[in-house]
Amino acid sequence: MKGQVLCEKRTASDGSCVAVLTMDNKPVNALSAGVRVGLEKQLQELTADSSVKAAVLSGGPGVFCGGADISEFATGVEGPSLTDIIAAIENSEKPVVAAIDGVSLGGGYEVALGCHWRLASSRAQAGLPEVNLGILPGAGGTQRLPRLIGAEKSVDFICRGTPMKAQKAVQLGLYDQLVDGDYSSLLQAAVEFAAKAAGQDLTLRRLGRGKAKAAELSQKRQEYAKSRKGELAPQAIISCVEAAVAQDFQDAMKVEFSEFCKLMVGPQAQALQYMFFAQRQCQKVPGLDKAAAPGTCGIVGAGLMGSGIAMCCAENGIKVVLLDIDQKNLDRGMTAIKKNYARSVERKSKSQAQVDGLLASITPSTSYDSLGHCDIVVEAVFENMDLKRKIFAELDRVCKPGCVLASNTSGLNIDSIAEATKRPQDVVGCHFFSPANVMPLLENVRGPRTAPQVMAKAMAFGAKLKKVTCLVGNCPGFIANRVMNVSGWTHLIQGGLLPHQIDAAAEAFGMRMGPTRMMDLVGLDLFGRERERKGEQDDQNEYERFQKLLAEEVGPGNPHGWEIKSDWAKDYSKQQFKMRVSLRSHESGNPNKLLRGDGKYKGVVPEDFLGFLLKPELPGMKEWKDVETLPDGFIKYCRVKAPCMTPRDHCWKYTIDRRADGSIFVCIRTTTHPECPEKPGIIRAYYYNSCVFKMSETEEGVMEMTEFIFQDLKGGLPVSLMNAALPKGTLEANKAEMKTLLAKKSSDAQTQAPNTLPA
Ligand SMILES: C[C@H](O)CC(=O)SCCNC(=O)CCNC(=O)[C@H](O)C(C)(C)COP(=O)(O)OP(=O)(O)OC[C@H]1O[C@@H](n2cnc3c(N)ncnc32)[C@H](O)[C@@H]1OP(=O)(O)O
Repeated sequence: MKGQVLCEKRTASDGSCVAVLTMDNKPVNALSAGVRVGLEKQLQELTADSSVKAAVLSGGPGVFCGGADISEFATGVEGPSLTDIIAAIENSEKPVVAAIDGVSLGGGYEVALGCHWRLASSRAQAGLPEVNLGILPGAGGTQRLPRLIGAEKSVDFICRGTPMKAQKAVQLGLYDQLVDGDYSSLLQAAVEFAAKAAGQDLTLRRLGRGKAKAAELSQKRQEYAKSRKGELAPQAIISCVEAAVAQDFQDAMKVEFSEFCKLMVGPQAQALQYMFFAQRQCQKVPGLDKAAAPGTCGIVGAGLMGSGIAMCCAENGIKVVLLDIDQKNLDRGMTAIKKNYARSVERKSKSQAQVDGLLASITPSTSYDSLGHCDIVVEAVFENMDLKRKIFAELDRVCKPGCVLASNTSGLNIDSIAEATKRPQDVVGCHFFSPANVMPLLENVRGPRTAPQVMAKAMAFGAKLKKVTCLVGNCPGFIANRVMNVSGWTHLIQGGLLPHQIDAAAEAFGMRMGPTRMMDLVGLDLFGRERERKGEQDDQNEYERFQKLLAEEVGPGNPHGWEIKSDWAKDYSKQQFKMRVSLRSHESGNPNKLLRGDGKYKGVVPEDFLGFLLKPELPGMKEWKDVETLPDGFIKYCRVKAPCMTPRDHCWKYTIDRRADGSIFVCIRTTTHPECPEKPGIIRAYYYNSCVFKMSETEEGVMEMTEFIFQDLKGGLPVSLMNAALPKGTLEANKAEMKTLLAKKSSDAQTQAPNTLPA
């Protein structure tokens, strides 16, 4: 059984005995069964031991408690329930004071809410982040908090799920008192506090009673339906807080329990909890030793990406040299950074003194020689191989030995870039996502010649920047953009739909940014252009040809494609575009019946996304393999090549299950590109299970998508959520299948769908 609770008796200055109970379950004192059993036992002893007058509950120095043990959710929770333990703390006749150093999150903060007082050090943080796991605070958090700080503030705190630092938390009433100094000062203060509280009437300190003050929450429902689009948990949280206002504690707790259970068994919670562990897993790379994070970072190019990376470094304690050989570009980049920070001061998210410190850590420069002392240099110019190679030759000249030479490319070949230097072992890719100071994902690309210690430093760089850092192989588009590409949106456009219609449907599902807008932002012409330059473009490949067409339509040959493309993004419903693209589709003999089969589109509806994926008669979908059906005719499992990537790249798997309620769960997985993902964690998190969605059958027998979960519900990443239930060994099985597929590559190519685009 994981975890325990230690007990030490201390004597306060008035001579009374106080029990100090310390949760002990490294690294974050999660409330695993051992901790719950320990708490239950210590509370019984507290009641029984008449020599003890009061108790302090702590988690030791640095962390109070990271909440319920999330790994238990999948395996089943055994032992005493957290709700009962919190009730026992609250109902204790002897005062229990929480001494909080470090994070108190989820169930951890709910335990603190059960205590009669909450004392915190300046390092403490309070949070109810369950919403990020697709659930809600299910141990009384949705009930005690509204009774403490009011319903409206509680809804915001719980639905945002963002932890709050100690000082603000005291202002909001989440903690009672801030204690200066380190953990031992906090503990000492808590012991004294508890001793003084002994014998007091604790009735008013118990939050589990009565109702919360009345509040009108319908506005909040709308607000969170918009800001956390598609997510079930925020609405369930609001229902619980409404119950806190309308019902007595015990009845309202029943509502919380019922809402918690509904969420817990749902696909969103399963997917988000899977993602929690997958994100952490993908940062651990077998075979790489731990490396020190760089202290100084050079950045070449002061454009949108360069200035974003500079801010990100500065905010995480890395000194920056921001280089642009064009003084005007450099000034523009620095101005953008200053404006961004000025806004932060306006919004009060940073103080002027903090901003001054951040700006002081960014040194603008126009000379390559100023990069000589940097531990890592990230080149962040636009995607042009010749330019990148020139820059890397220059970096080779000026950078100190051992400096990591990184390219922020979203798809170019790292090995070709490395060739421009005499130290290809020092070259990696660091693919940031725009805006680089906001987006959580970083793809670190290992070239064939990158040395392990260099890769380790790049991973440490990502960790220092607090990014979800994935190690990926060197192949076109790496992982995130490849996932984006196979989402099939080009097929919809070829079918006669307009980009904004596709985005509207995707965004209605909860994607922060629809696939066409996203791809536009990344650069429609990016991958095709480089492959074309190298003579590698596959004219037989429908996807590549269509990318080329789009690039021609929206930003031909424009090196700063961003502006033109963003114009297009704003105005892409224009008739001209529609005509050109549809005309070309018709001319090419595209049957224009991709989705409905009648050639008419009344607007895109969610199931269109599924439609094109699941209809075997569609172009590019001719190669369904290993179809296994359920007795009722639904597909249980099949394997099919991706419709829009080269045959050697992908094969897709669908697992479709019918649930007891009649809904169908579909999990799409792609197998790996032979060169691409490097480890299962990454594949599972970002690539393997592209999306999870739920379909129901309408009365007319039409399949309708009722839920669709993208990872970018939150971050706007061009990747999707994954299914929680990925059986062990799936990866190996798929690799074996991929091998077979590759062996049959040439014969497969002959049976590909005919080209549908004009040359
Ligand atoms: C009934 C209740 O209402 C339900 C709940 O309480 S649900 C849980 C709510 N709590 C949370 O969501 C907090 C989740 N944890 C975190 O945010 C962060 O881990 C943290 C801020 C506590 C610490 O962050 P950081 O120091 O960067 O360490 P991090 O790498 O994230 O975690 C360290 C290890 O603890 C594990 N861990 C963290 N929180 C955990 C939790 N609640 N349960 C199980 N394991 C947890 C991580 O998986 C990781 O394990 P690994 O080393 O094997 O990969």
